[in-house]
Amino acid sequence: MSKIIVRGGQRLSGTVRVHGAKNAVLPILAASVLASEGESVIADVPLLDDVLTIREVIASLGADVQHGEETMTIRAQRLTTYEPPYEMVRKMRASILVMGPLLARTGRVKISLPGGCAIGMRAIDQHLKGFEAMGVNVTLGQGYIEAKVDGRLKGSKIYLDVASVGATENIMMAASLADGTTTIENAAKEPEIVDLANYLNAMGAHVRGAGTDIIRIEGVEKLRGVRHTVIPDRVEAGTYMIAAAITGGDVLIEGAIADHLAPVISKLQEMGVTVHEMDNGLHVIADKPLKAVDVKTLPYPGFPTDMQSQMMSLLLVSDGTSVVTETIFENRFMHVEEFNKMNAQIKVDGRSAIVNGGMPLTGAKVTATDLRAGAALICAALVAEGVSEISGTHHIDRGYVDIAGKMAALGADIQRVEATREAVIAAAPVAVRETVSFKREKEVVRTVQPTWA
Ligand SMILES: CC(=O)N[C@H]1[C@@H](OP(=O)(O)OP(=O)(O)OC[C@H]2O[C@@H](n3ccc(=O)[nH]c3=O)[C@H](O)[C@@H]2O)O[C@H](CO)[C@@H](O)[C@@H]1O
Ligand SMILES: C=C(OP(=O)(O)O)C(=O)O
Repeated sequence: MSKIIVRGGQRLSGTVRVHGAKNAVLPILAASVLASEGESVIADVPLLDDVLTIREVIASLGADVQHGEETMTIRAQRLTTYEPPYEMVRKMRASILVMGPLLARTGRVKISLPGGCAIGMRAIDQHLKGFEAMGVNVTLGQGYIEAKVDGRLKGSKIYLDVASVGATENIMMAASLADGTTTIENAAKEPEIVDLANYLNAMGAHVRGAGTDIIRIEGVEKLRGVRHTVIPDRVEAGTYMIAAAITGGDVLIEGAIADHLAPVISKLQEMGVTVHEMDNGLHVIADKPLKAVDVKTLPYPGFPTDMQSQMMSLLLVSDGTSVVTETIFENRFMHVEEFNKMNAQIKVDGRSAIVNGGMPLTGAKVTATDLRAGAALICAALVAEGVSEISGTHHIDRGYVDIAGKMAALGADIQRVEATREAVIAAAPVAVRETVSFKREKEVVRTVQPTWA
């Protein structure tokens, strides 16, 4: 188990490059198995744990997958199974995104239920409802979903009761090879859905309306592999915007797309942060005291739930009281308890959290309870007095490429400590640990075990 150790108080400045979007690359890699001809070369693939998991999942289906530095090449002419292994599927909820492509290619799928996760129940009824409307027989039992269609999937009209991102993607992928036209009403509109539609269309699909709440997909006989570059990660970009703002910093977030981040930019501007749209990204300057604002998460183009905890970290250092309302996931306030360990004053009342801003934050030992909560704790630690230790880094590794390295390059006093290194810190005499400065402490540790450097 590793930890991220931060000593607060450094102002961030400089340039940070945004990687390809986790939430775009996962469905795109799942969609790559729709191609019965040619090869797909996917560029700007971030090296994340979730990406490694989806790579294993599609390879387990029989696809040939070659992973370059930031590219992935997939040939899926022959699929050898319709049953991705349980051990891989259970690692990541997004594994469910192979359902649509498998049904379209093989007419069958057997996959373990992804289950609820820490941030909420995360039902998949809308995915299944969509497949059933396309002629699929779905049975559930012993923790598995078995789905089968006789012949080709049939185009259908599907109204989603909730504008689910995953259900929209799964149905869009399945419908691309269906017989006839599928209409998804109340479709999700996230930029990652548009990116998936662009990839599918380049493969030969006919997807129209992605990015609006009605998507029409005219099924085609077959799809072929193509080259596609993944969009930049708006949540990673937003996280660095918060990190810049919380430290009173001046940071260029290279690759960030303003349109994808409109609600985040608006809220930061309301708070008193300057955000300039540049040709190559977003320039964030925080040189004024921050004002409290209320925030409510909503489906795109509303404020993203994946930025809620990071935004809350910024509200902790603003003047006044803010109300943060989470409407997407029913259990996405677990970071509140961790923030409160850092001297924050937040009370949860149902789906809202009341944040009493302006309390001086103090370093503490805290745990990342999910991916974005981990990033938010790092943001808070950047301004906390003293040292914070953030554990639960496996969550953070699902969605951030080298967050400690990127923050350090901007001037943060942050390092990742692997278990063995930690054990040495813990074993060091308390007097030594208390008297050396944080930077010196790193040197002491490195002297003890130089191979960690
Ligand atoms: C890999 C990926 O892209 N993950 C993103 C995706 O997750 P994901 O696709 O899982 O999120 P959904 O949009 O499906 O879920 C939104 C809400 O709808 C509910 N729901 C969903 C499907 C369903 O069949 N029935 C149902 O009731 C969920 O429980 C949740 O409360 O969108 C979320 C919402 O923007 C983001 O937080 C995730 O980062
Ligand atoms: C909730 C998230 O991802 P996932 O849907 O993969 O769990 C996220 O990216 O914040």
